[in-house]
Amino acid sequence: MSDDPLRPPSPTPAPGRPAARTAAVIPAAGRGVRLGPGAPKALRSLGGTPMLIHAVRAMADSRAVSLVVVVAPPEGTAEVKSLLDAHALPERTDFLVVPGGDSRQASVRLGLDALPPGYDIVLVHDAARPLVPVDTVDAVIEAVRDGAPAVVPALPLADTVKQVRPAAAPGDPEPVVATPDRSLLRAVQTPQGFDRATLELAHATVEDDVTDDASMVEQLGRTVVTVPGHEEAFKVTRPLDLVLAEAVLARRRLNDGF
Ligand SMILES: Nc1ccn([C@@H]2O[C@H](COP(=O)(O)OP(=O)(O)OP(=O)(O)O)[C@@H](O)[C@H]2O)c(=O)n1
Ligand SMILES: C[C@](O)(CO)[C@H](O)COP(=O)(O)O
Repeated sequence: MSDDPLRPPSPTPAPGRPAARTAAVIPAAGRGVRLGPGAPKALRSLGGTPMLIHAVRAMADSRAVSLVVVVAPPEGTAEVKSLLDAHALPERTDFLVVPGGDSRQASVRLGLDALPPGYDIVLVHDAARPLVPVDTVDAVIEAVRDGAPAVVPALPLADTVKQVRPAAAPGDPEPVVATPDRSLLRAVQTPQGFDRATLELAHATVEDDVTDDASMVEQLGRTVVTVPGHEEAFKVTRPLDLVLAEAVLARRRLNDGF
């Protein structure tokens, strides 16, 4: 899978342009409260392998990614290091493990702080999106290489979305105040890709709590662009997502003949 000799190097730099080196930061320090009791979400099994290892492979499968920084649960850094040692991963990729923080944003910042010089493109990818296809990863990198300071994989919405006013009291109905035009809304995924200087500036400047890195870049007034997302890049958040992830993995294994 990861070192398929038939797969062309990906993505290829434009002629005459040296390839910028790309690193991936994987925030994996969340507890997974919405998934229910158990080990930290990134360490839970998906098809017999920790979810984090799937996410690490998804990044390392892109030949453009030469460093993966895993931001681990603070009490789990030793366990994460042993997991990385125990699983077959591409030899061309280097790995670093650092302890995470109290929020996703804090964990990403700690991962960025650990990045050595020499990597000009940074992907930020949730450990909780273990099944993102490599083509999506490569499309994000390609768009950053083409000059976008920030890139997000995005999908149109399948549901109609309502904006509500908070309920007056717990248990009361939430009044609907608007129905935004769905054709202009997108659900965004990871990996999100950045020109490193832009992402570092965003993390050094923006103090608001946000749910993704691209919104910090938006707050700087810089352009964020989309590339097509993929339905298999969904986030494992609730128990039903894990059922779907197991099914997607089983289908892949069947298609790959093992
Ligand atoms: N303090 C935190 C919180 C989240 N994350 C990571 O951010 C990604 C997206 O977060 P989410 O899916 O919300 O994970 P959890 O925070 O673990 O989920 P929950 O809110 O249900 O506890 C995950 O890979 C998670 O490990 C992190 O590195 N550090
Ligand atoms: C970054 C993200 O996965 C993009 O959709 C999402 O915002 C993470 O949100 P969470 O609440 O931390 O799961």
